[in-house]
Amino acid sequence: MIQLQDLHKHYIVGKSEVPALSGIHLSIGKGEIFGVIGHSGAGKSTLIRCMNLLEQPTSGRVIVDGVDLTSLTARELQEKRRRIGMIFQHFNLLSSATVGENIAFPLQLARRPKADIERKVAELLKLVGLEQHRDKYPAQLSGGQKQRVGIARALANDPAVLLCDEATSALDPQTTNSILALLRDINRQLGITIVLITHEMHVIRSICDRVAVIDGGQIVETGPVADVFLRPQHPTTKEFVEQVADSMELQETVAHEKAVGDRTIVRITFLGEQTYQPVLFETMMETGASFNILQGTISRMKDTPYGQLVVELDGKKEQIVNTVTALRNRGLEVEVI
Ligand SMILES: Nc1ncnc2c1ncn2[C@@H]1O[C@H](COP(=O)(O)OP(=O)(O)OP(=O)(O)O)[C@@H](O)[C@H]1O
Repeated sequence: MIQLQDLHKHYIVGKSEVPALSGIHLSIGKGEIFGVIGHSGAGKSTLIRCMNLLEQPTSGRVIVDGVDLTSLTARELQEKRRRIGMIFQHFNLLSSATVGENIAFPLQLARRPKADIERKVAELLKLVGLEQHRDKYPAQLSGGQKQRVGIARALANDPAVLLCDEATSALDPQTTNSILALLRDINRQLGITIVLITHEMHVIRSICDRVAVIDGGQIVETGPVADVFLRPQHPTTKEFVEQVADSMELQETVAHEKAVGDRTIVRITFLGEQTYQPVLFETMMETGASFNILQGTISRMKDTPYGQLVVELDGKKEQIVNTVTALRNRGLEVEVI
């Protein structure tokens, strides 16, 4: 659905060039939820704004649905952009227009008949759960409700792609989750390809199928979310994964246990059905080692359940080595920490 080929972008500031993107290659499939994660200044906003040419790349190609956007005339680009919706961190709503008018705006620009606009606005209000708020102004809404208006407006012209520029960064955790759930429903119901940028691994883990990690204007790692989560390669990816992995309490416990003596502490990650099976207990029965749970969590990676247990293994050296091998042979990720 979206291909970025050797994309470069630098900004001109005075007489100097500020590099923002350096040789980006990305391919995003139809119907995917694709996340791009990076620290501040890594180039995320520039990247997503290049996907609808809000930002003109310095060189490279941006192909959306088979069309190279960089080759279009201004008029053709305007037409094509109707098929690419976008939502923003600070919502960008018209403050002097009601919720209904904000959603109707792109339909009016597309010169749709009045009856069509009425019908579509009602449909979109229902989709985002704001039927009761049609005549309110943005100032009368909460952050989450404003973002719902932003989403409805972005969907007005039935786009094939929805770009989300830090769409939940201004929201509290609970509201973030409700907006992410809405995006996931929209992706399922309407089959829209969603690209989102964020600096929060939690967002990636909740709804994305694949993720790219951007650092210094380059993609340093990309892959299915579960792979990147379980086997992060690049130091920046590892940092992001740690954001959602270990609590301070765990780090303190591990440090304390290690200080007390020569302890083997492992982090075991379960994915999918294994999450609910007594794999650990069965393995210990085989090897004769025993374990002491230091921390455990069960969560979800989009639709896949996953669990992490941090345990201290106890037994003879050979039993411990056998246990780690046996767990790995059962397909579990085991990291000795
Ligand atoms: N309009 C601009 N003029 C000059 N430099 C810019 C401009 N916009 C971005 N930059 C620079 O380009 C680089 C990438 O910026 P970008 O905003 O894309 O990063 P980001 O990952 O989205 O960061 P943040 O999360 O802080 O928004 C940074 O060095 C930034 O200072």
